[in-house]
Amino acid sequence: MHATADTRPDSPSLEGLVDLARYPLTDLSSSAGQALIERCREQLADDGCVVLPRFVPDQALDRLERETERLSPAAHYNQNETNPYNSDGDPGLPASHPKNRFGDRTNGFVAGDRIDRDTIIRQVYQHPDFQRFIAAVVGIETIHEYADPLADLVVNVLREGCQHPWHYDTNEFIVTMMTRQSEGGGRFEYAPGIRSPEGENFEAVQSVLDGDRSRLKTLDLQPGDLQVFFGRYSLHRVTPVEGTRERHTVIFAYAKEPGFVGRPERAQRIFGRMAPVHERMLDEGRTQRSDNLAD
Ligand SMILES: O=C(O)CCC(=O)C(=O)O
Ligand SMILES: [Fe+2]
Repeated sequence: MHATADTRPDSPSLEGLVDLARYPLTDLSSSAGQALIERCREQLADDGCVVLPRFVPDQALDRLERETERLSPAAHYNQNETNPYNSDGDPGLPASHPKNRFGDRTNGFVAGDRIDRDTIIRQVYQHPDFQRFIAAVVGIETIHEYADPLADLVVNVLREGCQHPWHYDTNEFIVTMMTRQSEGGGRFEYAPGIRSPEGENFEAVQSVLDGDRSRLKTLDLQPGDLQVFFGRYSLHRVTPVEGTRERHTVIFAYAKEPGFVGRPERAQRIFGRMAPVHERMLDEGRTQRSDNLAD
């Protein structure tokens, strides 16, 4: 789908869903809008991450939290072991090598096809003003919604004891919104730009996995906070949730090019099923990524 305003005549207003006084998304050419973009771009260049606190205003926070609470029973739980690359281990490498380091991935994912159009999260995801803002912040002229009906918009659900171990994301950048915070744990930790298209930097990754915290940053996210993150290059995790209150985050996935669909085996692993588009890809043998990074 295309991200320009003109192709979506029925775009509902962001009024009330986004704190437009603090984050002037509908008026990005104003000096306040330009200053916001500049500030975000600087932070992203600096460490691959920017957080916009209370992006969703106070009066919409209850509704936001109830949305993912209502959706969370539809989560598919992954009780599998994963290495940072969502790949198999490599018996030709030492046991200490990052490719052979597996952690328990115990979070649940609510797939996009379960998230209805009138939710705050889908309205924000699809909104042209929001997409223009994100595009400006990540430095891409136009961003595109995924053409993947499962991975486009996802609720990440972490129950007590659940964690999301060290990994990279499929796409270059990811936009997330916390809608519910756990009582304890559930901290987002990341190693900014630890790998790049030029190299995996396995040695540094290994030292993070071994407990070296020197290059790590930690976020204290709150409901309504928006995060833009270069998750394809920054190793990251969510620490185990403590307490009975679930931690929910929403993942808004965009691509540089239209028509992006995640790999079929990844859909199967993460959502426990494929969409028809994944089955077609398998039939046609279209499963290669466009770069050479391990996924
Ligand atoms: O829940 C979060 O804060 C981020 C989760 C994450 O890294 C992912 O789903 O890829
Ligand atoms: Fe991630």
